[in-house]
Amino acid sequence: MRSCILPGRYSAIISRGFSQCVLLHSKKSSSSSRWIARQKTDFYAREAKIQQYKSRAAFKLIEIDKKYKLFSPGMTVVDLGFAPGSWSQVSVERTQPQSKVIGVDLLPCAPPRGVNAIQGNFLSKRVQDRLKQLLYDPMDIGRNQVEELAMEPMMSDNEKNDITTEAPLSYINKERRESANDSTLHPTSSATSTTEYRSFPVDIVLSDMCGFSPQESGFWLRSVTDPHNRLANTTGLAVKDHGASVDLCDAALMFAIDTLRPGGNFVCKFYTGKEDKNLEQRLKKVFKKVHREKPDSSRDESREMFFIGIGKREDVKFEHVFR
Ligand SMILES: C[S@@+](CC[C@H](N)C(=O)[O-])C[C@H]1O[C@@H](n2cnc3c(N)ncnc32)[C@H](O)[C@@H]1O
Repeated sequence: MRSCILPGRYSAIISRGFSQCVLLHSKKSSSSSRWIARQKTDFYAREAKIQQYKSRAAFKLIEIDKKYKLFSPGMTVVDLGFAPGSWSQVSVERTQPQSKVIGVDLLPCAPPRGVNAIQGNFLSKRVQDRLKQLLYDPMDIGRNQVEELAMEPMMSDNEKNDITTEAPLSYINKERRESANDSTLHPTSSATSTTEYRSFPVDIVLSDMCGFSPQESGFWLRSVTDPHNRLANTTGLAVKDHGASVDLCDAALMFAIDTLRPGGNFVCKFYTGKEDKNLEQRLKKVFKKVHREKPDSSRDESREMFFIGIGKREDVKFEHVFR
């Protein structure tokens, strides 16, 4: 059993990864106090509360969209690493009506209204296959059908690595699926329903994934109800964070090659380091324009940056990008 003292008002004994947590009382740590103090004075954190976004990260995507005009109504958006869900919220707002937003995250997280989600590791083939199945499904899930998704009880790291969670289909949707007589058509939205694009059902791939590490200190309130609060977004080791982020960007890029329509757009977060240039070169093979952005809402002290790929090229071949 691994045990750790949770600074903040609580401490926890964690066994089986994250699956069991016993709350005990303890003193606030300086790191959690610093985090709370920073959130209180952070303009974007306050603004996120006022505008009811799940997190301040919403403003990074809003800034990027302001500059590059990524979204339009009726689009299909895949949001990789969606939890707690502010990018998905922005995606839904900017693509309604008739849109489809699907998120994937390792963490159990109730998706925002209008979003469907898969809980699982995006690097797992099984999770990607399930995501594609949802995208290609003729049934129009994702329109405010949050009730289609069930929250699984928390799982151990091993259990959660490779698992997707969804509630069984409702009776109505079973009927709709059965009556959909051409399973090769994927009319997901007005933006993607034309013949030439139906094998590429996605209009935008977003990836805010980062290789997080379980936190052993710095816990604060709601770390049990919101597992997101138990994770650090980075390990603090620049080289490791950089390498992990490039791997996740590459996984998102491979998925985009498979599913993103020609002309579609791509956003991925990465931590700066010596592999940037190579990643940028790969992106340039897939997109007509590639930009680097550090939005104002991204903290100065963070090494995070974003690549924005505009306009996926026609006939992109996997082997031309990765070799
Ligand atoms: C910075 S948070 C995303 C914040 C989100 N964009 C928002 O606006 O609320 C990064 C997320 O990526 C998820 N993540 C990291 N690696 C992942 C993977 N391999 N598969 C799925 N999700 C992953 C983490 O669980 C975490 O929730």
